[in-house]
Amino acid sequence: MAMTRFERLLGLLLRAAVRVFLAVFELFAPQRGSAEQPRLPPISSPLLRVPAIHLARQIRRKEVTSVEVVQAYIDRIQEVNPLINALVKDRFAAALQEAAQVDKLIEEETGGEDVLEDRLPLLGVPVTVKEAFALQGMPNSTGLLSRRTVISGVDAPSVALLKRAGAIPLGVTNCSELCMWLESHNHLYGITRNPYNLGRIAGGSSGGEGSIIGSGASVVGVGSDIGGSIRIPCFFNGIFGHKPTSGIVNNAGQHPPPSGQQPGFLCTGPMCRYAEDLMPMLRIMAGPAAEKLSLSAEVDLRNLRFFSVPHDGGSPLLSPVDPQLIQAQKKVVERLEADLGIKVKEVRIPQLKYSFQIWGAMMSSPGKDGKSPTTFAELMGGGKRVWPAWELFKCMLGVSPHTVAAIGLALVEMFQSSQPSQFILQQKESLQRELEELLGTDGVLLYPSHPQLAPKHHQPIFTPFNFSYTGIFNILGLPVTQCPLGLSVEGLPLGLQLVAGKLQDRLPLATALYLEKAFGGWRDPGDRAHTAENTLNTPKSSSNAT
Ligand SMILES: CCCCCCCC/C=C\CCCCCCCC(N)=O
Repeated sequence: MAMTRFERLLGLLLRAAVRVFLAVFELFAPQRGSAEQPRLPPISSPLLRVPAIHLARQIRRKEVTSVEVVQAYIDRIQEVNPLINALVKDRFAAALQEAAQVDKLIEEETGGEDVLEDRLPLLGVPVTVKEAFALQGMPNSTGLLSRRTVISGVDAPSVALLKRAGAIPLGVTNCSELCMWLESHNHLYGITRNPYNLGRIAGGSSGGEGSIIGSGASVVGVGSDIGGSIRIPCFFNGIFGHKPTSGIVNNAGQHPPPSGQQPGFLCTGPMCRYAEDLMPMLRIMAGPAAEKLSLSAEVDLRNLRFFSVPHDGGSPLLSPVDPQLIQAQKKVVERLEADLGIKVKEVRIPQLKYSFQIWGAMMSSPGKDGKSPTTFAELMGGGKRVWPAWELFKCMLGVSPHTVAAIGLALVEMFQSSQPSQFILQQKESLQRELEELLGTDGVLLYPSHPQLAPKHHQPIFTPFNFSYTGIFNILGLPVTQCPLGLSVEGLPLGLQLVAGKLQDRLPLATALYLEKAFGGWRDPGDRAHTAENTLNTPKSSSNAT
């Protein structure tokens, strides 16, 4: 399915227009580059370098107390949060009290370590939660000024399961307005910054989680993803994230609630600094549904079939994939082939070029009951539709309660048809068939997490469609793990998506564990040695150079 001349011309024109906009943006951007940005201090406490499941074991064995672990995380949050603005409401006093109760319980437990591990696998371990989820006693505004007084009375089911496993929430983290943008910015809490470069975005919509975990101030967290909101911030902040197979983790208790066909696309999942924590987090968050995933079945990577797709085939709406990301993906292919003695097959999937159109069409389609999804303008108005043009006018005067991105989305929505074109539906069906056949029960696909490295603040306004690299897998319902792959020349995280067939979540999770060993996984953003190391062997980005 080669591109027509018209599509090629359209692509050239669009890219030229984006370049002009970006050049103007560069001139006026408040952040002039990494040299002027303050940097995060390096991590000093060794407790902050331990995966959650090992922390839990050390706490159970009384090698460390839960109070010590929780205090170490509180100290780190207090050190970095003024720089990154990721945690928007804390519950430190309650967390320390809960940690003291955990230490007492362990002191008094007579059944032995195994009993505690079975019943309370995360006992005493701190977690953070995206503010869009209900966490009892914490705000649940999803960045909407009009919801600033909403306080959760109960926990969302996924949060309740983590608490029941013994985890101790430290507070809630920032997100984009109504969870529908690539940057975590709203007029209630402000803008969240990237720990690797404060002038760059932390991603969205779970950007507060990405940034707090990436900066070493949380070890595991809860995110949600309907277009990439777990994977994009995990990629930009150099951590691991898993979007489970659709329907596995309960999505209830988050705002906004999905409508139309969206419940089938929204996924709740774990965001983690260490690959080892992904599977236990998923097992806990999925509850009884985890059984469908056979997570305990052993995975031998040598028996898997790997495929590599280097880009989406050239949609004119999206940025080309950054050369450093292409090179990182090639290195993964080389390592897999050398270490496992397998052949990774490079494939081209032409339908991926229509990822944005497919995502947009499916997100606005009516549900099985024939009802159309709630419009974004209605969600912005808390049930009463806002008028986007009026909000835009207010925004120009600096008096709108909404962000430019949210207003832009509401404007675009006005021109979107609720009847998707037959051509796009056919592309979706054939893509679904092709990928399911390709991946079966033993295939893993390598695909870029995003075409660009973490952009400067507000830049996604010029490149809004780039999220389609992640969004397409929400529509297809496939499990995807975002895996960090070290840092770029500029010191920004590199990464990759690992995609598998439905219910085969254990395959990308096992591959992420291997890649963490091979490529070093998460890096401390305060440790400058990493950047120097990377400068020696990686070409500079074309699209993101500062
Ligand atoms: C200010 C310009 C706005 C232009 C809007 C162009 C349309 C782009 C459409 C959708 C962007 C949605 C981004 C979704 C990011 C992740 C969402 C999620 N919760 O998973």
